[in-house]
Amino acid sequence: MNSDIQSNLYLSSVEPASCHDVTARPDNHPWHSGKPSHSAERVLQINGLKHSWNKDYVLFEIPELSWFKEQVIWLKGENGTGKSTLMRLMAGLEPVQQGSVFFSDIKPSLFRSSGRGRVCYLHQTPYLFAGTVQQNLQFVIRSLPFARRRKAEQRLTEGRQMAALHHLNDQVATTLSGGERQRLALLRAWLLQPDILFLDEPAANLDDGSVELICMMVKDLIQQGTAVMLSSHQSCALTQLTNQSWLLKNGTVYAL
Ligand SMILES: Nc1ncnc2c1ncn2[C@@H]1O[C@H](COP(=O)(O)OP(=O)(O)OP(=O)(O)O)[C@@H](O)[C@H]1O
Repeated sequence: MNSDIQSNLYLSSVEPASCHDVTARPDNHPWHSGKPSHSAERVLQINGLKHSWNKDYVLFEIPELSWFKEQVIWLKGENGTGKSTLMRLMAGLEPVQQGSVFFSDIKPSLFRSSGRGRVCYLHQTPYLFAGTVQQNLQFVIRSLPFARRRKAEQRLTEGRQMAALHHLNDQVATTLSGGERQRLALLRAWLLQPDILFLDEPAANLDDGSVELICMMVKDLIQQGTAVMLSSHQSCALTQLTNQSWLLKNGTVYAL
């Protein structure tokens, strides 16, 4: 898989381990993560994460932040505050400059080297492989370990209906409309059933009908156990699936 593909559909094979040593933080700290409970399974842990694109300006600095399994997160923030950068860092698509990002006890950078996987990042303008819709879907199914491939194949017909792509099977994927592309990208993720799904502005430029379809697939993934984080500028059906907000502001993250 080349780096372009990885940057839009990133897979790993490592199963995140559960973690129970939750440390309570004072409520007035900007990084306080809301409602940790001692029984909560942690998806991800950030410590001392600092990122700069140039040496004169720190984009953000996050002392400590936890994401727990029961939290479906809406990442908010004004244009340019670093939402995409943060998601890409969490997905292991950007190198960590300072601090750490752990999926429980495993660094995302180790996910990459271990190949096929469990973490998926979808960009707002998803990369589609050359070829038809069907070939795009088959490519993803073939990327799965053998044991999971059969199940994905069984889900294909249902998925195509759910994404309203059943009539576009033989169409060249690069000729799809914006909404159809987004639905195809999400259908690929739906077939993969990742442990963690990052959706970067999934509703951008979509009409209400497409948002509803995407919403249905994301809801289904959440019910199947996928931990989901999405960024979105506006409130929509998708953001209604979330139960925790992280606000990127003044160069740090506030868990609301
Ligand atoms: N690869 C890069 N090299 C240099 N600067 C970058 C790079 N990627 C992003 N930036 C800069 O970092 C800042 C944050 O960008 P990012 O895309 O993460 O913000 P965002 O909150 O997702 O924005 P938007 O809401 O507009 O999508 C911007 O000023 C952007 O120009």
